Amino acid sequence: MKRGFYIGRFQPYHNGHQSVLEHIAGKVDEIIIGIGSAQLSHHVDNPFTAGERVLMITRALTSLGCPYYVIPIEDLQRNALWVAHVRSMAPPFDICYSSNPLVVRLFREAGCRVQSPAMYEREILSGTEIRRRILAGEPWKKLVPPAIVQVIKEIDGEKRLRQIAMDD
Ligand SMILES: Nc1ncnc2c1ncn2[C@@H]1O[C@H](COP(=O)(O)OP(=O)(O)OP(=O)(O)O)[C@@H](O)[C@H]1O
Ligand SMILES: NC(=O)c1ccc[n+]([C@@H]2O[C@H](COP(=O)(O)O)[C@@H](O)[C@H]2O)c1
Repeated sequence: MKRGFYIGRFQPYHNGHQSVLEHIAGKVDEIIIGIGSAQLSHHVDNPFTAGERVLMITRALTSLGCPYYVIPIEDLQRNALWVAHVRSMAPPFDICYSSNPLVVRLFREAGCRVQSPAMYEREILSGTEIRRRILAGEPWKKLVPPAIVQVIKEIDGEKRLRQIAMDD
């Protein structure tokens, strides 16, 4: 049984994340999806709660073809302890998938195998770009799976993001 760990903030979950997970699903038996910075929400860079992000991911991944777990993980003030913190929250895993240089470094230093998946259309497929488009009133719905559009509608997420940005 080989398990892979993939972490992101998913603010929001988008088609780049989906492509990475479809790729990972072909490489491992089970996937653990860590929702990073789980304690953060209602900020311009982190508008959605951990629970809302769980909803986005589980609704989007109905046909991944591989069992998966979604685990919210809060940040720690101490990077040197973070991998142990992650391991204490997640089922055991053999490989970590991340393109975040700090995540790659911390897992490698802890002796864990790490692979950095290819980037898909990174100029448009990023949480930063999607949040920017929502705030600018530009089209963003094609950049995320349909389930994410539905969740953001249900939680009135566009309005929340605009109001948070105005209050900032
Ligand atoms: N378009 C993409 N293609 C492949 N991997 C991606 C893409 N966008 C993000 N990732 C990777 O997914 C993981 C989680 O990323 P994250 O949730 O921070 O998304 P992001 O789009 O980079 O968000 P933000 O712009 O808000 O920082 C990271 O390893 C990141 O490099
Ligand atoms: N010390 C820590 O708490 C620590 C260290 C490295 C990464 N992380 C988290 O891991 C996640 C990495 O995701 P991204 O690749 O989306 O940035 C983020 O939520 C980040 O805050 C936390």
